[in-house]
Amino acid sequence: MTSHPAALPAGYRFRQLTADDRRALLDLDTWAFPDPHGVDEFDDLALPVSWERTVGVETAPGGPLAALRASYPFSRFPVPGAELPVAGLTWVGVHPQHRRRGLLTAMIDDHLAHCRERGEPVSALFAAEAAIYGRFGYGKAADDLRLSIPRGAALRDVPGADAHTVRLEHADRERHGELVARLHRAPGQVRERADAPASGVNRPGWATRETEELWASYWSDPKSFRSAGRESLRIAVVERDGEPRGYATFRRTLGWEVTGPRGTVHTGDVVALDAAAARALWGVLVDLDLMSATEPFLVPTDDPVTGLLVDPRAAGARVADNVWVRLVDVPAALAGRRYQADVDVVLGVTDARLPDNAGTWRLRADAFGPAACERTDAAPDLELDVREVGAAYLGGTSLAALAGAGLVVERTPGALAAAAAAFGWPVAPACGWVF
Ligand SMILES: CC(=O)SCCNC(=O)CCNC(=O)[C@H](O)C(C)(C)COP(=O)(O)OP(=O)(O)OC[C@H]1O[C@@H](n2cnc3c(N)ncnc32)[C@H](O)[C@@H]1OP(=O)(O)O
Repeated sequence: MTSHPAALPAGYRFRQLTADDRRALLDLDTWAFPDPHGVDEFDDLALPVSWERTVGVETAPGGPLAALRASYPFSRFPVPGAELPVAGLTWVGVHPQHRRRGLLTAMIDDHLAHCRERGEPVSALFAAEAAIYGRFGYGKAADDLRLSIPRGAALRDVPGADAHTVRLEHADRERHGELVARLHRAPGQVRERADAPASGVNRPGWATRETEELWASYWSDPKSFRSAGRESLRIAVVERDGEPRGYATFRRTLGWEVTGPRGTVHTGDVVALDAAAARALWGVLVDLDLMSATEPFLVPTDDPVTGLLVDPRAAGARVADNVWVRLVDVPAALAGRRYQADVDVVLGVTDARLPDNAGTWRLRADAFGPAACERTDAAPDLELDVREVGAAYLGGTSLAALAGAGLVVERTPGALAAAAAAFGWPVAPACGWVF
């Protein structure tokens, strides 16, 4: 491996993993994340990792793993008004025997160095525990909602919804693979302006699966995914004039009580290209027989369903952290997105892990136009850590709100409001699947 600032404790070394390490990877993973299934029971699980981006830590050559990390290549990760190469950090785990000795710290430094080498200016992740990644410069860049929608919940009308039909089928890669890949990504939907919000598509943070490994895993539907009585993977496809306009994957569970059946619909991705298709799809998802509730895995905070529900309070929304973002190359990342208002601001940035991100950066952009970011000797208008720049990066966390918590300091009066307006985005960021 190339040498990086990552300093593993004495006695440990990195090991580039290959497909031959499948068992070692699953063993380490089930130490880090307890699972009722033994390693042998994952035989039918298609591993989503890209092996060339999967690195272990060992104490003896070829021995069991002490730790593990991987990243997914998102070459076209949506950021406000643009797409960038982003490394999706994932499969992070340290064997409990080896925890709190600095293995994660060394793996993060090694990961960030590899991002630099590959020209990925941003890294993103979902955090197993929200307290882990802030110290490494990752900021909470998006939230999502966890809902429990009562069976038969009233939905507001949308003109044209009645012109749609919804097919309910077993989810099958051969039959639905192309449709799901196309709709989830919706080519051409990442626009300079977020002027066509829909369910999922055209949204900062909405990563799409770009590797065969990720798709194979998505469709593999192994027995280990059917925990707690869940059925095999199903799909609802919403169509207009025979053309697919959206889909939702789902699994039902069914319980019987004295009062009657209590089933739950658990949805996975819910994607619709327009409001009428979303209305038709949700209309079916919230009214399936023997069910008492529909529980989307997660939805963006401004998902169409939040506007469609006549009684949104009854869905008992809980907020959870969604994507976390780390700027690996501050000028490339800041110049690589668009801004929703004219901006000319000097940011004084601190970054303890990647010192060449630190210093003063002048960011200039016209509303929804290209941006430029360069080093400057000018005094900063705003001072903040790279973690806060990451939090604000996808447009879902206000710089003004961060200032309210003392995390952004305004040195030039008026600069905070102007920058906060520019960094926002019309559509809330979120990714519809956990990577
Ligand atoms: C993107 C993803 O894949 S998310 C998945 C993350 N994995 C898991 O949650 C699986 C279970 N947990 C683990 O495997 C490990 O405990 C890890 C990966 C979270 C931490 O690994 P470790 O090697 O113990 O971390 P390391 O020793 O480098 O700790 C660095 C610092 O982070 C802190 N830290 C580590 N884990 C946590 C945590 N869960 N919560 C809060 N702080 C933490 C440590 O206390 C330490 O702080 P210090 O520098 O002030 O002493």
